[in-house]
Amino acid sequence: MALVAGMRVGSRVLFRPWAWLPGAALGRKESAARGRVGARGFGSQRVLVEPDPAAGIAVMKLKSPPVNSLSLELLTEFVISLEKLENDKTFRGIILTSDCPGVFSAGLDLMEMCGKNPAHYAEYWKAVQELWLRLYLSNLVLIAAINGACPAGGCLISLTCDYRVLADNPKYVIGLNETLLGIVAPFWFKDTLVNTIGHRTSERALQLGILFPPAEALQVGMVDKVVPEDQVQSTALSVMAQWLSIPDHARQLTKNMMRKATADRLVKQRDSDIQNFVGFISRDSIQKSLQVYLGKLRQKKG
Ligand SMILES: CC/C=C\C/C=C\CCC/C=C/CC(=O)SCCNC(=O)CCNC(=O)[C@H](O)C(C)(C)COP(=O)(O)OP(=O)(O)OC[C@H]1O[C@@H](n2cnc3c(N)ncnc32)[C@H](O)[C@@H]1OP(=O)(O)O
Repeated sequence: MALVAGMRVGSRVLFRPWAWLPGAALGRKESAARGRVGARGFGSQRVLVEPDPAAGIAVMKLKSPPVNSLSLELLTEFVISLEKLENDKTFRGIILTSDCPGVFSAGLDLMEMCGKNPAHYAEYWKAVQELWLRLYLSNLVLIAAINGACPAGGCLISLTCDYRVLADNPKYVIGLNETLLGIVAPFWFKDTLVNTIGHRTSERALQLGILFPPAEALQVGMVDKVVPEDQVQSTALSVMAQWLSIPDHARQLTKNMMRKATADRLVKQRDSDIQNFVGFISRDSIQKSLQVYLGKLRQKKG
């Protein structure tokens, strides 16, 4: 069975994020995802969407306490919410932020990558790929309002956005710290970082697993603006206004021109990337490293 849940229409591949959900739910989820968003807002248990149709934007808040780790459920709900906004012509931009105090997202959910079977790892990785592709190639303007710590997969999500505003708090570090866990950021994580901060800075940041505090994140170009915590949202809104002043078609074609080759690299090898992940994460040595890391996270409290 093909692992890629996509359908080709002309030259465009339409991804169906729910295609990997358990069978019975498919029809209902699909029809729900096709509906218009309107002004009332919608959301799910883990993704809150606050639409402002008059402004053509929506604020999307991740709310999977305590740390917005990217569980399969959160990934699924995230993609469905994105799809809804993408399909509604009212919306031209999304501000992506967190509803969990002090954390934007703790990245991939370590529990999804520990002690599970290969089929689970494959399903999980496919969902991670899906979210990245959706975000990276989104036609909407995406602004990350980073109001908390932003390691690994959390950083990756912010890097798919068109602009990043980070709250000025020394605890709000950002970066791809995979090596600190004894794991390796896949090529498309690396490509996303290189496209943002350049090759040499990425090489150092990735090998050392650097989590940059705000001033350094700004200096290396990991974020575009650092502002006091209480100004993150208002800054994101004014940046959004600037981006929306550009005609959509010209901006979208330019974004696609800049990003398509990077996305295509994954699209062309999704299945082998899944197999690589499953093989890598199933290794005893990797499982042990992740368990040790989880243990350290838990010990930190006690
Ligand atoms: C050849 C190669 C081929 C293929 C390779 C393929 C793939 C491998 C690469 C896979 C990529 C992975 C990318 C990732 O995203 S991995 C996740 C990395 N994340 C982190 O390192 C962040 C860890 N968390 C923290 O640093 C802190 O929690 C944080 C700063 C975010 C918040 O700190 P705070 O003090 O507010 O909270 P904590 O007390 O630490 O945490 C609360 C509880 O949440 C649990 N937790 C935290 N993070 C995670 C997580 N990512 N997944 C699951 N659970 C998490 C933490 O353990 C606490 O739990 P309890 O103790 O309350 O049970």
